[in-house]
Order: sequence, then C-alpha cells, then structure tokens
Amino acid sequence: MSVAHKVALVTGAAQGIGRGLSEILLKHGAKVLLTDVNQAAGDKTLAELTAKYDQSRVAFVQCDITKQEQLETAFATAKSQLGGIDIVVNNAGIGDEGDRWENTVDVNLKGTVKATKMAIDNLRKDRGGKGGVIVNMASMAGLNPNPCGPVYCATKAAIIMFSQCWGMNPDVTGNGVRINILAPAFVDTDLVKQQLQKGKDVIRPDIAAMMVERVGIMPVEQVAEALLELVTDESKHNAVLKISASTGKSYQ
Ligand SMILES: NC(=O)C1=CN([C@@H]2O[C@H](COP(=O)(O)OP(=O)(O)OC[C@H]3O[C@@H](n4cnc5c(N)ncnc54)[C@H](O)[C@@H]3O)[C@@H](O)[C@H]2O)C=CC1
Ligand SMILES: CCCCC/C=C\C=C\C(=O)C/C=C\C/C=C\CCCC(=O)O
Repeated sequence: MSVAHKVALVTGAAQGIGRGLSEILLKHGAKVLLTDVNQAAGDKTLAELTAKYDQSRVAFVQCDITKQEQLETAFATAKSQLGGIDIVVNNAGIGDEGDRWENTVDVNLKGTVKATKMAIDNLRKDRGGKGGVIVNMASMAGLNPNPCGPVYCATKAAIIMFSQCWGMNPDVTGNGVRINILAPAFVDTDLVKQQLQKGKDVIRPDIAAMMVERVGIMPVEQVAEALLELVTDESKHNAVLKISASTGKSYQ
C-alpha cells in the first residue's frame, strides 16, 4: 500500500522517533497529524515540518495518550482537518524507572491500550472506517530481559502481547485492519541520552552502558525506514519487526 494521500496519526510526534516516523510518512506523500503531550515541542516541530512540506498535509494537536478525551479530540481532528484516518502509529512512551515508575505503566501500557482501542474503532470497516494499519511501538527491551529497566521492559512486553492478541481477532482482520509492532534496540534520542548518559532512573546504568557498547545506537531514520516497511507491505500483519544498529532488521 502506498502512503501517498493517506492520513496518519502519530503519537509522541514532537521529537525523537515519533518525529522521524512522521517525517518519513510526509516524505512519501502522506498527510500527518502530529500529536504529543508537549505543546511547545509540538508547535516547534509543526513549524519546522510545514517549512519543508505542504502545510495542508501536516497539523499538530496536543494529546496526552493517558487522557481518553484528548485522544478522542485527536482522532476527530485527523478526520475533520486531514480527511480521515488510515494509519495510526502509537509511538509515545517514557522510561521513568525510579519513584515515578507508575507513570511508565500509565503512559506506555495504559495509554497505548487506550489509543490502540480507539484506532481499531476508527479503522474498522464495520464501524464506518476504511480499514488501515496500526503500528505499536514496543522495544527490544520487551523481548530480551535486562536488569536496567524492569518496569519499562514489562510495559514493552505487554504492548507486544496486547497488540498481537488484537491482531488475531477476526473482527479486526475481517474489517481491514492490520496491526504490527516495531521493536527497536537503542535509538539516538533524548530518552536514551537522559537515561543512559545521565544515568537517570536506570537501574545498573553500568550494565546499560555495556549493552549500548555491544549493540550500538541507531539513527532515528533507520527506525523510520522500518516503520515504512510495516505500513506499506500489506503482507505484514501481527508482525514484530526487530531492529538494531548491530544486527539490522529481523522479524520475530
Ligand atoms: N530511544 C530508544 O532507544 C528506543 C525508544 N523506544 C520507544 O520509542 C518511543 C519514542 O521514544 P523516543 O523518541 O526515544 O523518546 P523521546 O523522549 O525522545 O520522545 C518521546 C515523545 O513522546 C512524548 N510523550 C511522552 N509522554 C506522552 C504522553 N503521555 N502522551 C503523548 N505523548 C507523550 C514526549 O513529549 C516526546 O515528544 C517510546 O515508546 C520508546 O519507548 C523503543 C526502543 C528504543
Ligand atoms: C532498558 C534499558 C535501560 C534503559 C535505557 C534507556 C532507554 C532505552 C530504551 C529502549 O527501548 C532500549 C531498547 C533496547 C534495549 C534492550 C535490549 C537491547 C539488547 C538487544 C540484544 O540483546 O541484542
């Protein structure tokens, strides 16, 4: 499926991986609704992207994925402002592992669950949608255990299982909806910089540093190419695409 003229909604799109995923979709002709909890960063990214792409193809709406009503507004905005919804990328996530670990469950797991359920409801042909594809952002940390971020790893493992359970539901597949999962290893973003370089909220940052040394850190663009594959290749459904700087892409 070509993404040209399709409408994508991307969560956590103001910076990092989400911004990169949004940009590759724009480059290939999609319309993109950037959504993010951070209004200032979203406004800045929108200004930068409208300077590069047709401004009728990109918009921003503030949306905290833990808030049902803000998600509803975001999905409604994609329809009213960009003309529909074909692609939903549930990318927003955080890595707090210290005293704020419950936030990590709230955002990574509960927020992704809320947004996925809303995406399914909006895409299903029997509910007025056109069908389409959902890509949920997991992590290699949700597949390979490590001692550095037990809560983070658990949320990412849960995203994989949750997504695959919905992805094998005939009410979803039978109504034109594909669900895929992206599982990157380390990517060059603020999340990694803050958690690894400053040791913020990472349990055993020394071991995390050794993992980075062994696996390497990818540019955001490498993850964006992997997303495009999951969106455009219609044979990919319930696929878990792993990607790392050292081993490249492979399907689980
Ligand atoms: N950077 C990495 O090495 C890897 C990151 N990931 C995942 O990729 C996703 C993006 O991470 P990065 O770009 O690295 O992080 P980042 O911290 O650079 O960007 C995350 C974005 O999500 C937004 N966000 C945070 N909480 C939100 C909420 N409640 N609602 C809406 N937006 C929210 C932030 O404002 C920010 O713009 C996350 O789900 C992360 O777990 C997965 C594998 C590796
Ligand atoms: C979870 C590691 C500590 C926290 C570091 C900060 C952010 C990391 C975010 C990620 O999602 C990192 C992704 C993968 C790390 C886990 C495994 C990589 C090793 C894969 C392998 O064994 O080949």
